Amino acid sequence: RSLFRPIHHAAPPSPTKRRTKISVVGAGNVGMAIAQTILTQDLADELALVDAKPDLLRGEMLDLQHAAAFLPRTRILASTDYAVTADSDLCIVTAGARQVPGETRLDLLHRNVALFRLIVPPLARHSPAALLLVVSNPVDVLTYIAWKLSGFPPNRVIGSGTNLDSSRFRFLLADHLEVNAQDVQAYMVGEHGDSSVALWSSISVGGVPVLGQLASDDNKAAVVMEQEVLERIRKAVVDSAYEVIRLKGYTSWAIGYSVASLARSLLRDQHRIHPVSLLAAGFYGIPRDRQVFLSLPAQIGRSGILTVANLHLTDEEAACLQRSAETLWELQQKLEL
Ligand SMILES: NC(=O)c1ccc[n+]([C@@H]2O[C@H](COP(=O)([O-])OP(=O)(O)OC[C@H]3O[C@@H](n4cnc5c(N)ncnc54)[C@H](O)[C@@H]3O)[C@@H](O)[C@H]2O)c1
Ligand SMILES: O=C1N[C@](c2ccsc2)(c2cccc(Nc3ccc(F)cc3)n2)CC(O)=C1Sc1ccccc1Cl
Repeated sequence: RSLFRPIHHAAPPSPTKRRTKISVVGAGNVGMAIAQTILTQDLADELALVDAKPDLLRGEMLDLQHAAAFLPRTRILASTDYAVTADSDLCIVTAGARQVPGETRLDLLHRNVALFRLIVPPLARHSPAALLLVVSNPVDVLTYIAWKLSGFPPNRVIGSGTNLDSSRFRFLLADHLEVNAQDVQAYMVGEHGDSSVALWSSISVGGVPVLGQLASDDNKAAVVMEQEVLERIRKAVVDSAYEVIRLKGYTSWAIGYSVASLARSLLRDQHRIHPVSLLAAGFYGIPRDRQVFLSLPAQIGRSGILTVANLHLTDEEAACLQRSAETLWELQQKLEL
């Protein structure tokens, strides 16, 4: 007998209410940080975990299920079989081989392309209408690979790109300016990682542009100082990634929160602007035949990439983007898909 009696013959739950399902492939440091944040922020009705290690997978699933008393009700599933991801609204791919010391990025890329051949086709088959969000590195090329292997339209295949780079940039700027990082708007664009490009003109705090505010035009020394400060902060974005790896061996919390913020904007159709890796051919002087994924500030929502920001780039910024596009294009030519 039920422990609780209905107050009256309640109508069955509406069959049309859309349950939101997120699948996370890769139950490692990044995947579980993302999963934990999805649960805490109540972003899904169902969360499916996939990994190649069955014991790790079951252990992580049970450990998350045991937190149910403290979390919004979410059905948590896990399997090495991709059928568990069926009818997902969003599939987040964090699975990947780790870069081993001395390994070239091309070698790592080849290993991760081989993994993506095993991961992306079943994901796409089980969830043909899903959004794909790639986090695995090298994220820009792997997002291109996921696009090609999925057969999805490019608006539904997104890479986390410079979303993490930009969040570190915002933290460092906020720390320097002694303001809240949520009030700092600043974008890094282009290739994720060492070669990302800081859009100086995009930096504003509470709507006030920073460039020129740290120094007045008629004070050349202050202008030079300002440029030195901003360049130091841009360099610290890269150095901080290496420092975290040196200290704890991986990164998880910042990427977890940054990917969860993308998931919220996508699934709650927020139309918010995020720097994400998207099919950049035709933008900012990148030739239309260069099918490469690079990060640009884009509006995202339930159908994925909605619009791309029409930025006023300096010649140098545009040249950096075009150089990155050529680098990625040449790398992609070396891959047999
Ligand atoms: N884009 C970014 O900003 C960013 C930031 C941090 C990490 N990363 C990347 O995220 C990826 C994951 O990092 P991590 O620290 O979680 O690594 P990890 O080794 O802890 O986790 C990777 C997981 O993938 C699983 N896996 C491997 N092959 C698989 C397959 N065929 N199917 C399903 N699962 C499989 C492994 O079993 C492992 O559990 C790496 O590529 C890393 O470089 C990207
Ligand atoms: O915070 C990180 N951690 C990683 C990491 C996580 C687990 S092991 C390494 C990291 C940290 C430092 C370097 C680095 N290099 C790298 C480049 C290409 C690859 F395919 C794989 C790794 N990767 C993965 C990664 O992309 C990041 S963001 C990042 C990296 C370098 C420069 C700037 C940023 Cl914002």
